[in-house]
Amino acid sequence: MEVPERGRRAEAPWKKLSKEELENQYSPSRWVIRLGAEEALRTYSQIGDEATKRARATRRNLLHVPYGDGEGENLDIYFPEQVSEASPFCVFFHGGYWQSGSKDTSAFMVNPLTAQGVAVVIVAYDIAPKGTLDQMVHQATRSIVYIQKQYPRNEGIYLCGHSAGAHLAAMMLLADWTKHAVAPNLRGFFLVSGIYDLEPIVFTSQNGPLLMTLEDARRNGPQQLLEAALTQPVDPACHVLVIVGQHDSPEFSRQSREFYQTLCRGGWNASFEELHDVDHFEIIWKLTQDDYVLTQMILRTILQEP
Ligand SMILES: Nc1ccccc1C(=O)C[C@H](N)C(=O)O
Repeated sequence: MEVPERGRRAEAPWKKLSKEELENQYSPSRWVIRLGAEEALRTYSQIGDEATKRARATRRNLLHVPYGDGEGENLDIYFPEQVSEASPFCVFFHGGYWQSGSKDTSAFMVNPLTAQGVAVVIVAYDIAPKGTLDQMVHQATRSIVYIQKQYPRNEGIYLCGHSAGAHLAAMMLLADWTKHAVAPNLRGFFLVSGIYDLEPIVFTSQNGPLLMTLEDARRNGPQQLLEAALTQPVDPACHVLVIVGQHDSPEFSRQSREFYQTLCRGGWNASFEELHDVDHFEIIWKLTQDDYVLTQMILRTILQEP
């Protein structure tokens, strides 16, 4: 495999893996420990579906709000009880390898967060094969610009993403907001079990619907972009939490650690957490619970409690 080296990085460890092992490392459902692979994926959708139904039934909301002209460019907003234009906003990008998942089954954290005064936005984007990586990144950018324009008095916009959604959220660290009419009031990032280097994905079956070339992968790789970036963090107070599950695969774990280290080298206010005893799916579906460690971490950051 002829892939030129970049910057200071030594040979990427994933390049030493066999095709089978690479496939294995990038198949999150093969690493779950309490359920079978199929059952874990089913439970994840089911909990997401139930959480969304509950959120829609119990919280004031605006559903399917367009942030662009495209059919798939819309989002759901869930409000805290005391509706206020000045709430903090937590904007969530769902996972599913950029080819599955939907805003309509991803309102995991809505009830616990809105109960504490945080508005939650769940963003839809055009998954593959309809959308390309470039389009999804552009849609993520526009969804955030929309929230800032609509709620200019917000007390901060916090981005949260899971898996492929953490990739989209991480790309926002590198977005050029000067191309848009407003700069969003970004105060924090919660990057959960994410993928930051897309190159290995090109060599797995996950690339079937994505049709990513190595060039696409590099252009949309926050790891590569951050390594090459000369830009400084816009706001030093903006906190970036990189979070991975104890039972995520070693490759997912390595990606999170390396991205965190690159953030630190770039002067970002970053921290890293490996969450005890959770897998790739539990790590996000447990956000339906008020007392879950990650729910508490997100709330402490947004509410600026020590
Ligand atoms: N549905 C998901 C939702 C979130 C994150 C990953 C997935 C996956 O499907 C991953 C992959 N297809 C797997 O079987 O592990």
